Amino acid sequence: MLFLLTLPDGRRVPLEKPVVSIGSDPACDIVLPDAGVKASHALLFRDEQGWTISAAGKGCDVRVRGKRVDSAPVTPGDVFVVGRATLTLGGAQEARSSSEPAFGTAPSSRLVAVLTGFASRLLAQRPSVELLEATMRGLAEVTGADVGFLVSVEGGQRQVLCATGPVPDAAVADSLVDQVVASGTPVRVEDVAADAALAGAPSVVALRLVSALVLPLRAGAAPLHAVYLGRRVGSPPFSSVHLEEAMALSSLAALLLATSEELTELRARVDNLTQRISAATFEGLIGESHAMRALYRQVERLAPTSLHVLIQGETGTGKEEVARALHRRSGRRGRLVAINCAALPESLIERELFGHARGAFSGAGADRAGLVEAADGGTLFLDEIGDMPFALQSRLLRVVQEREVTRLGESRPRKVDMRVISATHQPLKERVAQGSFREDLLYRLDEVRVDVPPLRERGDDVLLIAHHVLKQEGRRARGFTQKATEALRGHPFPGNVRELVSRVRRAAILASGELIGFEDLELESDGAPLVPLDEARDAFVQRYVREAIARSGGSKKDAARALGIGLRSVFRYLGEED
Ligand SMILES: Nc1ncnc2c1ncn2[C@@H]1O[C@H](COP(=O)(O)OP(=O)(O)OP(=O)(O)O)[C@@H](O)[C@H]1O
Repeated sequence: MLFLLTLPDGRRVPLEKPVVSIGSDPACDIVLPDAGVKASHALLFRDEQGWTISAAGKGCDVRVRGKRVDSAPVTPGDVFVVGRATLTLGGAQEARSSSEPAFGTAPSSRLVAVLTGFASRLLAQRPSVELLEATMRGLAEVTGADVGFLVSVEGGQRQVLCATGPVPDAAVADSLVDQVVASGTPVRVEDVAADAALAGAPSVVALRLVSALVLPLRAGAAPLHAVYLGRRVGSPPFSSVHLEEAMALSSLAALLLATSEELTELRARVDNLTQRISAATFEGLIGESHAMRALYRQVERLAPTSLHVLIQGETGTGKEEVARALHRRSGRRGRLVAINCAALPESLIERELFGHARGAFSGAGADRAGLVEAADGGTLFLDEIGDMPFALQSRLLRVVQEREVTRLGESRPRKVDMRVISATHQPLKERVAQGSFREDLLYRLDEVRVDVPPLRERGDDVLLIAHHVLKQEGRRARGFTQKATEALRGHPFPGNVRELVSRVRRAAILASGELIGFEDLELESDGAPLVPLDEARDAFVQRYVREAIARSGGSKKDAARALGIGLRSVFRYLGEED
């Protein structure tokens, strides 16, 4: 895009530089011989907010829309007056007309090198202090400044954020800084000795300067910062090219600052999540949703009783963790002994559970106690109880009912004091109806039931668990981008917490920056198991609402408007309280 400036004589001059000097002096970019135009009268400059026309000093008459201004924004089509010369800022052009001469200098190789360094720092997402220091060093290097510092200006408070060397306090409270902060316009003082007022400025005196450049720097909504660059006695003065290069670089620096502020925000979010995680952890289970809080209360209530517990829940929801929590809170002095009934063949389950006498089968070289005996005084955890072979179910029933076990090859029963916790993802009632699970055993094991909710019904617990896993991994990545966060919230996670844990672990290993992106998570939908229609409808509505929020840039209000529902309904569908 190219902008044009129409001069009083009708010539249209392309504006190719970020800072254009206007005056009657032949050294200016736009030379106006009109009466009333001073040697160096005005500066027309561009930053990320657009173009601004600014008077170069006292007594330099600049008018925009008839009003005298020190500095004012101008947009294409605006007419403004410098001295008595009327100028018009032209609309953007796609290409420069070949008949119109171009002016401006090609960026120096020094500038390119510093810009490249900036870009790589941006990509590497370095901590903000390091970024700011690199910014100042880059600006000083490009402009050949002997002194450089960045001042933050917030509510009248000034603070040097970073500097290339020591900066006396006087310099920070300087009138030059005041002027730039007040006007948002850059100032170049070519020769301070030529201006009596400036020659006595605290910064000039304290830093022994002969020439100075002071530029505004605004990072998004953040307060204005001022970049101060100075050359000491013995160095040549700053030229207008230095001002242009510094302006170009400071626009990038502003971007850098905005990014580093985003990172600071991210770190604050991570700290907040870390605190939430520790408050939302119960016996190794993480979650602060209603569903999980209800589960914690149930575990607390049931743990000290001797009732046998059947834990039900989809695969990967944390059933084993719940069993361990029940045991730890039971006060039982014995161990928790676990066996996965789906992982072993029938004959092995039998030997493992009940133990055997020497010679009970070929290879049984010695007497051996089984897991039931090992659980004496503690808890026997039967994982995937739905896969317990039918032939062993009656034997298990006797153990649970009589509280005694007989080793294979023996006839003498041994007393055991154990509590049985079983877990399954299968609907055992259906297995009973099919005749593959004993009803009497089910009643014994199911003295009390604990249902572990699927992850998709736990709201933002998904984020707490994801951050916890990330922290545990201890790699570079410390958080998730907004898009990744919304994707985590919206993904159905058919594999529940186990799936979430493995996806985040993999992403943490593969991610190169401080943030895990949407792509790193590879959340394409996989073949979810079929669920009852009502459940599927609820899950869809919740997912759709989350998607709407993501597509509304995270705003629940905008999402509600787009969906044609009230804000309260949005909270209800998300399972959150408003
Ligand atoms: N609420 C939770 N917070 C943090 N980690 C959890 C939570 N729930 C489960 N996990 C982790 O998820 C993984 C799977 O949990 P677990 O083995 O207890 O699930 P499960 O329901 O027993 O699975 P399966 O049905 O396959 O036996 C484990 O690494 C566990 O530590």
